[in-house]
Amino acid sequence: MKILIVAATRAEVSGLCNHFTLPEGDFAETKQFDLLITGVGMTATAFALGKHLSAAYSLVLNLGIAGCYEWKYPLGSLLNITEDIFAELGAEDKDEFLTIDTLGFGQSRYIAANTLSTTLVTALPKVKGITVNKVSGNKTSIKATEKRLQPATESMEGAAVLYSCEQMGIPCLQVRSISNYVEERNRESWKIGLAIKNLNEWAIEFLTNG
Ligand SMILES: O=C(O)c1cccc(C(=O)CC[C@H]2O[C@@H](n3cnc4c(=O)[nH]cnc43)[C@H](O)[C@@H]2O)c1
Repeated sequence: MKILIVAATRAEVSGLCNHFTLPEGDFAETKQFDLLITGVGMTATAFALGKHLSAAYSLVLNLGIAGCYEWKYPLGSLLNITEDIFAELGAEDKDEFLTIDTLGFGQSRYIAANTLSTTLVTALPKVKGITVNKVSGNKTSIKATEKRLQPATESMEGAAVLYSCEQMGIPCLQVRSISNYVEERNRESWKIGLAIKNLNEWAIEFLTNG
């Protein structure tokens, strides 16, 4: 069965697209894997997966860049995000946050379930991520998020991918490369090029040698 690679933007998987000479467009098929470019954010991701995810896939590989809350990981580091949380899904109750779970309307935390055991995968640090609608860039809200959820990473799609895979019962692996630290907005310090380069080298190796 095939792997479905899911990325928000084509730029994030540009090296992989060049290496395997994939055609332009948001959905590309090869013998070994398909590539789905969803667009940025949870809604675009869930909609794209709703259209394309099927039992034909044995694994969903979510690739992308991410912000990092833990300064021990250098920019460009690759992380295996094994747990991901819809961070803003719930209700504010003055200074408290009530999760969707507490409200009784759903689930905010999802696990990337898979049985992959190759060195390429096991060598990556396993971390907890959160998924947000807006990139964090305010000191006060960052502190509150750290206190409430202790995340290592932040993306705009991860939990939506894990949610879709859980709904379909399809194994999932989320690998992200750190492009920036989550701090007061400082776009000049982001290392998107380095993060994308490292991510694509890893992905090409994974798809070539497992
Ligand atoms: O500016 C560029 O050259 C560029 C090239 C490729 C991708 C981008 C993006 O901005 C991708 C958006 C993507 O990045 C994730 N991301 C990265 N850092 C964070 C963060 O601190 N908080 C939340 N999300 C982050 C996110 O998943 C977006 O989909 C730019």
